[in-house]
Amino acid sequence: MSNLIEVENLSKTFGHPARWFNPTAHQVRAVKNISLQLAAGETLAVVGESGSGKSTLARMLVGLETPSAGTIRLMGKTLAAHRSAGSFGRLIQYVFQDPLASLNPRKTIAATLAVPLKLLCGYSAAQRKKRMLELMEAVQMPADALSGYPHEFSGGQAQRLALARALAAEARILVLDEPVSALDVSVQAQVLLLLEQLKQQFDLAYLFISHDLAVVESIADRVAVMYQGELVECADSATLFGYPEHRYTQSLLASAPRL
Ligand SMILES: Nc1ncnc2c1ncn2[C@@H]1O[C@H](COP(=O)(O)OP(=O)(O)OP(=O)(O)O)[C@@H](O)[C@H]1O
Repeated sequence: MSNLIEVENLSKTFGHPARWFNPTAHQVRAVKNISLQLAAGETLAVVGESGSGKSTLARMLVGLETPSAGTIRLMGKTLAAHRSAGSFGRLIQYVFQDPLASLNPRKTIAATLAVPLKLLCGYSAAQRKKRMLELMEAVQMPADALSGYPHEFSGGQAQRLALARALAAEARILVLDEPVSALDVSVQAQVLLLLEQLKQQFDLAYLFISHDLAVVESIADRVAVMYQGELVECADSATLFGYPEHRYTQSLLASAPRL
């Protein structure tokens, strides 16, 4: 399998030296020297306690944060440190925990989907309409959802529509940041099933951030464990859950309810 993402020695430090006599004051080393790969067709989960740097890592991959050091290679193209990944545009898309963060509250779903279809894919009005109907079918929503506004939908429906927006850009990689943790358990299961179907249908790879180990065990091919900004362990899912090596991974698994 070829790698879609290759991250080498990636770091992110937030904040500025507060005073000349204490240059490290108010600095947070959110991500420390992380290297990892995401292969085509793979679901790589990133787990770790709150504040371990999961979202910062994900945000750097999609260009929402600029790395302090290290490199990101996305489908063979290198992005140097100190530059944002924004130029990767459509290849990699971020799906937020709160689907309403991906959907403009003042626009209909059709108007929101039209933006990437027009600007990133260059589709004509007729092509856009056809593609929107295909996307609604893919995320199992009725066609008339296109004329609705985000607040008219339930959390699970809104997350389906947020996935349609990510797919409208013809992404190959979705960065899913706690995509089901705001949903009821039964709705979670439906959205996880949909994610599996979309992965096959659109030949996607997922970077799946979650603190819910039961969800991770059910969906991930490999699992990366972060602790205080460092990647302490990365292994295929069965190995990590069956034979965790690092002491932190062992305590994380011991403290979590299992399926
Ligand atoms: N914009 C920012 N400015 C300053 N510090 C930040 C910023 N974003 C994150 N941090 C800090 O970086 C560290 C890592 O945060 P991050 O959100 O990446 O962790 P996380 O593992 O995703 O946590 P959670 O599961 O709670 O979302 C934390 O100490 C956080 O306070």
